Amino acid sequence: MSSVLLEARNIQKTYRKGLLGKTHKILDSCSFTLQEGETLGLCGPSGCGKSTLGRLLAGLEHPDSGQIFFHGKNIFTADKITKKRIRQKIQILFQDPQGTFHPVKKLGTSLHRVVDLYDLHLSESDMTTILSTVGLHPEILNRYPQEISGGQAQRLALARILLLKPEFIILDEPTSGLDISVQAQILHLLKDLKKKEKISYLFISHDRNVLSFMSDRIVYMTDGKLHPDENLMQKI
Ligand SMILES: Nc1ncnc2c1ncn2[C@@H]1O[C@H](COP(=O)(O)OP(=O)(O)OP(=O)(O)O)[C@@H](O)[C@H]1O
Repeated sequence: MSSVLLEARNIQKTYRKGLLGKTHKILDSCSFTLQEGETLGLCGPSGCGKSTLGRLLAGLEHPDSGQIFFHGKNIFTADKITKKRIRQKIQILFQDPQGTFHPVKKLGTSLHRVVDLYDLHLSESDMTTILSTVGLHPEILNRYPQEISGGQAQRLALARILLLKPEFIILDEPTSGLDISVQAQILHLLKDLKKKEKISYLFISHDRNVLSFMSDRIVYMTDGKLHPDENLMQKI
């Protein structure tokens, strides 16, 4: 029987346009739960707040109010050690990861940086195994970000996440910038990983076919809230 991995309760998030500009409520009493091993698909019109929700779940930004629980622990108010562990277990994969690698350092440096950040003990053979899981040869670690393709960058960003043994990954339009065959390879890779490693996903996408292929359940965001109603899918 699966159990709840993550719960978001009544999340509110407002942005201000400029220092003195008007406030704009993006998320309004946004709530949902995610089971262990589940993939929740998230769609909704451009600018409705999908990526904002993703960043909040990843702990990159704070909500104005509301709580996010991971294994029952509040991700914002937990003690320092628990927070660091949660930060390790919840990861986010962006649409264009190339910019997340250090521009003038070899890619290996960017990968080893997360290993150091979380004090992980990882041998070279562990690194090779993870790279091979995402279909890459260790030679890529000697290259610079501008020397790899979009598909390779996405695989490498995924490898960097896998080094951390994540339990939950927010996939924010992870294949939108890729051509169709590379897109299919990455989607299959993500599905395989989910099965093997029992990872849960929040999959953000505008693409209905991709969402149906990847998700156990799909929710639609509108007016800052999530709606499970399948009819709303017609609006994508
Ligand atoms: N740091 C910020 N400061 C001010 N406004 C922001 C900030 N980040 C996002 N916004 C605004 O919040 C709204 C929601 O943005 P968000 O990127 O979450 O939407 P989205 O649903 O992911 O859009 P898309 O589907 O186009 O990627 C937008 O109006 C955006 O301009």
